[in-house]
Amino acid sequence: MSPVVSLSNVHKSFGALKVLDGVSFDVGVGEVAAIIGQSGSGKSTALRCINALETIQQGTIQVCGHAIHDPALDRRALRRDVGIVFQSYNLFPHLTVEQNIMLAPTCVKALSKGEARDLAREVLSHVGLEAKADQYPEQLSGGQQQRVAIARSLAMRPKLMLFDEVTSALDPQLTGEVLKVMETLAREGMTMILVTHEMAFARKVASKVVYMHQGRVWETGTGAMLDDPQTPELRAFIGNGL
Ligand SMILES: Nc1ncnc2c1ncn2[C@@H]1O[C@H](COP(=O)(O)OP(=O)(O)OP(=O)(O)O)[C@@H](O)[C@H]1O
Repeated sequence: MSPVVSLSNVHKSFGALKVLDGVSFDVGVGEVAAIIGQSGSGKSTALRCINALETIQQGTIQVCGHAIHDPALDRRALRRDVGIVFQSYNLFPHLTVEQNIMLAPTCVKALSKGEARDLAREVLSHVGLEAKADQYPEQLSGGQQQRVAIARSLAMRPKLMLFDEVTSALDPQLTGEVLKVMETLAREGMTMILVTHEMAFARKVASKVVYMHQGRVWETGTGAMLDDPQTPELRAFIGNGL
């Protein structure tokens, strides 16, 4: 079976700054890939390139059958297949939780209000927040808002979910709630790529760990790779307690 995501020799610079220097890796169906590495190593840029939020200068990226490097890429079709959750929740403050979730299914997928409401209730129960449907984002904790953001992505029935440091702004208890939701999704077979500083989560949940250093894939392996680093760079990174 062809991979859901395939990066081959991807290069990306911002002006004179080379951020991705020949990055290649694949993510298969149902796989959970964790991208780890020092600050500035290019993790978020790699994730943004996968979702066509950045253009690349060289190489190829295939995502759910879409050629991301192709200037003729159908971005609307890509957005339907790929969900992305960021560190900031980006919920509309003037809409209830349920209305936030209903927005994309009604606007993009042309679902009726009733269908979208049923869907919103379903995905909210998936993240344990069905009781919060009629509340406004400001009435929720950061962890709850992030779970709503995840539910909002799930409502589009994505084939792939991307998570960019989604717990970085949360305290440890709220981080735990969000990671639990992500672990459940992983167990249910969702294909996921996450940029994370949560090493324990990467070790436990990821089927593939991609360690980036200076814009390159330095080491890849299973979560067990974190217990037995092969390069001094990864050893130092883990040693720093990150
Ligand atoms: N839009 C941009 N314009 C210019 N430089 C950028 C842009 N986005 C990222 N960079 C630079 O690219 C480098 C890699 O950034 P990136 O966010 O991918 O790193 P990261 O590994 O995700 O780091 P962190 O863990 O701190 O989020 C950094 O030096 C950053 O300043």
